[in-house]
Amino acid sequence: MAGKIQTLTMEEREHILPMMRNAQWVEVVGRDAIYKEFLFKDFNQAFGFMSRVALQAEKMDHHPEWFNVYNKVQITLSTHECGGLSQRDITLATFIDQASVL
Ligand SMILES: C[C@H](O)[C@H](O)[C@H]1CNC2=NC(N)=NC(=O)C2=N1
Repeated sequence: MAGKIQTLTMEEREHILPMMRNAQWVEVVGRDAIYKEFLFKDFNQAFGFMSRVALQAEKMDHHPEWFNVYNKVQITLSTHECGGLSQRDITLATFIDQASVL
């Protein structure tokens, strides 16, 4: 179907996943997804980060699966429409990493 999001090819994964690992993203066991944990000074910093990510997620229409306790934010990325990792996840992960150091 035209425009349907596809999961990353093996060739793309060979290129992209090592870079994600370098940025401390890990592949989720048993699921085609990536995961990363973020720690901030306090809840205020964590929530500010989540707010920035939320606005970007809405802009992209691509949303994280996340859990927050006080200054910790745990994020899992995968594309529900194709049941696995897509370029959208990589794009959002890159934004998330940038937003985490603002
Ligand atoms: C209707 C809406 O456009 C879709 O459900 C979007 C919303 N955000 C999404 N986020 C993620 N992670 N995967 C999706 O497939 C997805 N689809």
